Amino acid sequence: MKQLENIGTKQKNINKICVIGLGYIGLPTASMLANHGYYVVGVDIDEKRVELIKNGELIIDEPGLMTLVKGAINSGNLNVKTEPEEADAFIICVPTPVIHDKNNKDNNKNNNKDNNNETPKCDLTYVLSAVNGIKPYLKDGNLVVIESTIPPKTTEMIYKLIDKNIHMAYCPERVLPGKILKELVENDRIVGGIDEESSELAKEVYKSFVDGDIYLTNSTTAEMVKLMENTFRDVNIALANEFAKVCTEMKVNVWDAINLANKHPRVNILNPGPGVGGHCISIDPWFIVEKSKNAELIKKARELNDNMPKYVCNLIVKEFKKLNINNPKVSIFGVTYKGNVDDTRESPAKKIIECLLSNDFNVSIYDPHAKVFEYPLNKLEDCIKGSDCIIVLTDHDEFKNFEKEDIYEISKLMKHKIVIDTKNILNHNLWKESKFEVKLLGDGTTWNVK
Ligand SMILES: NC(=O)C1=CN([C@@H]2O[C@H](COP(=O)(O)OP(=O)(O)OC[C@H]3O[C@@H](n4cnc5c(N)ncnc54)[C@H](O)[C@@H]3O)[C@@H](O)[C@H]2O)C=CC1
Ligand SMILES: CC(=O)N[C@@H]1[C@@H](OP(=O)(O)OP(=O)(O)OC[C@H]2O[C@@H](n3ccc(=O)[nH]c3=O)[C@H](O)[C@@H]2O)O[C@H](C(=O)O)[C@@H](O)[C@@H]1O
Repeated sequence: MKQLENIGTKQKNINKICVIGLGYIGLPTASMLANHGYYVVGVDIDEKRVELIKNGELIIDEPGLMTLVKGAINSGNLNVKTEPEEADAFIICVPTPVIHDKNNKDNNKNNNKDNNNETPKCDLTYVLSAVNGIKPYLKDGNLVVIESTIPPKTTEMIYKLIDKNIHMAYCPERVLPGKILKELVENDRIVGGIDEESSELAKEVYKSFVDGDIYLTNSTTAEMVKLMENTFRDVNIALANEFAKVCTEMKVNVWDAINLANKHPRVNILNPGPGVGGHCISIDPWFIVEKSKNAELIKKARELNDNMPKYVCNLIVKEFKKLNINNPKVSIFGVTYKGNVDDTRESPAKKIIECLLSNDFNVSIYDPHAKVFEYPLNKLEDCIKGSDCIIVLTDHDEFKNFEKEDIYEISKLMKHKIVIDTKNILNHNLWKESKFEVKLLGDGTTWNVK
């Protein structure tokens, strides 16, 4: 790995960039490039999305994004449409979800005895269709960059597939939803070229707006780096979740225990919770598992985190049996995959709701950020009216900031005053003052069940 010298004196090779996919990653990236002097064509197959962006309407709840997009469009440097066109560079930012492919030959080939052939794998359909979409417009010397998260060796595979005299690089995106604009500029970047010239060309593009360092490597290393970062976080959270289960058995408060363990100078355990969601951490580690027969810990951690919603649901079901409340009505607070975002993809809340419904619970939902969800979203009052219990599944600021008066008003509408906090974000003393029984995930002392 080497960090190249500043190549600012070099002649600018790229003036026009086509960004394919205008979602959480593509739209900020296209706008950022447009605001830094490139002429950018933003492309999305979703006509409605393209129209909304053109009209300056908010499609993603991300701080500062709309100002950036409007600035880019008003400058004349960003044009959005549904079809690609000729450009000097193309940046692919389309989704890479997982599919559960029973006939995955790679899995069967790599089969270790636990790696059954239903192990999720990366669905490259969107990436391949984006590549096919730009192929007719590619000219000799063009640069193609993939930002979508992909399994190792995919960039090489696509380079061969394109089979043209082009430059190509994999440049993983590392921004944190909720802080996308800040991290887009400040984070260090990894640029993995198919060859050195490709890396340098891609670096030229990112250097226009990135304040962090830009490290050059090859494409397969860059693919591994991206997956290793998210896997590191997934495994750490799995450990925290396992500690939560153990501490529940031991009648210990895991949050206190983790807090104290983290006082060690070389320990940094993350937080347990109802599960790991989102389009990234909950799926990217599978892209390693699908390609390697040695990814045992990674697979185990993924499974552990994927089973947390079921663990939480079972805990709640058992608790209600013990409390002798039949067909309880529960109010779910928060269904996005994490706090203060609107994204519900792979949200643990969905699995918990499904499980509660299958156990004859009545479920109502309140989420001040979510706009789209598989189940109906209610206003706060409608959600809690006649409810036996509030279950907090997402760490939105709105829940953290409930004041004494808010909690008192909530308590008046409830049938039973029970609140289950799976994120440890509520001010428990305030809730207790309003006569709520507070149960905390990972705190064995607050549960009636064994
Ligand atoms: N959301 C995040 O925080 C991060 C995402 N990533 C990766 O970036 C990639 C994109 O993720 P998001 O932006 O979250 O997805 P997204 O779903 O928000 O946006 C993707 C967009 O691509 C469009 N699209 C799909 N196929 C297309 C095609 N053939 N041509 C043109 N447009 C097409 C979709 O209509 C959609 O608007 C994924 O691989 C993800 O893993 C990486 C780091 C962070
Ligand atoms: C290594 C890393 O920090 N990766 C980031 C991650 O963003 P993402 O929003 O998915 O990560 P997150 O905030 O850890 O949330 C993921 C999930 O994990 C849960 N979570 C998170 C932290 C924690 O201590 N406990 C926990 O249970 C969250 O509630 C959520 O359901 O994945 C992004 C991505 O790759 O898309 C990446 O760009 C981001 O930088």
